[in-house]
Amino acid sequence: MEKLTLVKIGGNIIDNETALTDFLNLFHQIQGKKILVHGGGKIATELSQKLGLNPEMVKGRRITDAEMLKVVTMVYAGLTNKTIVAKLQALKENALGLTGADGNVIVAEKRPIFEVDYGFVGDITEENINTDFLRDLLDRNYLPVFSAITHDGQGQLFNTNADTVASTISIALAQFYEVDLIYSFEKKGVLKDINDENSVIHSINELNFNTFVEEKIIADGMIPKITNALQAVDKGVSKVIIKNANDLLDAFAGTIVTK
Ligand SMILES: Nc1ncnc2c1ncn2[C@@H]1O[C@H](COP(=O)(O)OP(=O)(O)O)[C@@H](O)[C@H]1O
Ligand SMILES: CC(=O)N[C@@H](CCC(=O)OP(=O)(O)O)C(=O)O
Repeated sequence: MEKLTLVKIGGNIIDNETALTDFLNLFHQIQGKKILVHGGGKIATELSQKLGLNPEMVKGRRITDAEMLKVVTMVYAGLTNKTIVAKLQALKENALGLTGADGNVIVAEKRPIFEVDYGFVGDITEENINTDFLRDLLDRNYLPVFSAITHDGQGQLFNTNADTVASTISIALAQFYEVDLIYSFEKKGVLKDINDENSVIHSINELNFNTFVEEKIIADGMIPKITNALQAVDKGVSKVIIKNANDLLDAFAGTIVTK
């Protein structure tokens, strides 16, 4: 099977012009078919505070009311996505910015209300990824660049965790390509001690993940990231790695997620 590399880049890198440029230069060097998914949570949090809103995250996901949905759509699908697309175009990559609504590529459902009502947060599954459209783009040498905005097909936009967008697209495409999924962010990997960059946990599986969560070693946005990573390895994605954006091309860096 042909190889496909899907990279997710986190909000703390995108928020930093130099870090973003350095990352994109490395990403440009990855050979073969590739897809980029980006976050932007940090920028959305800062802008929403400036606008007088009260951003709130629960278990790594944003409570998204109607006003917050406007902000995240402007930040993720607008400024962030177009900045990245323009920078990739400058590297002669034929980047094409997408939300789930464009080409009907990702259809979401409102996250069900259990303990928490997340508002306009959309859950997605691999069955609702338009793989025909994506394969067509890849065959035409476009580089799809996804923001974390999806839709329900009835005119409603949703905010979807960017790590979930990355894993769900990877799973959907795993029947057509040998997919490597790389979560790149500002730390060296999943850390045993969040303040010690030399404490990288080299391998995570379901068993030690649950223990690390109980011990509060893994917390916040790292919980949905690893939950998504575990789903990806379980559903046919060849390799899943969580690593520093500077180490993108280093095959030995970071935390590998296994069954
Ligand atoms: N054990 C851990 N190792 C590394 N990061 C962790 C850990 N536990 C919690 N985190 C937090 O998870 C964050 C990454 O998740 P998230 O905020 O969603 O970022 P991203 O934008 O990269 O997806 C890190 O910035 C860190 O603050
Ligand atoms: C529902 C939900 O939580 N959506 C995320 C989407 C952006 C994101 O995931 O950004 P990072 O990868 O930079 O964290 C949010 O609004 O923060």
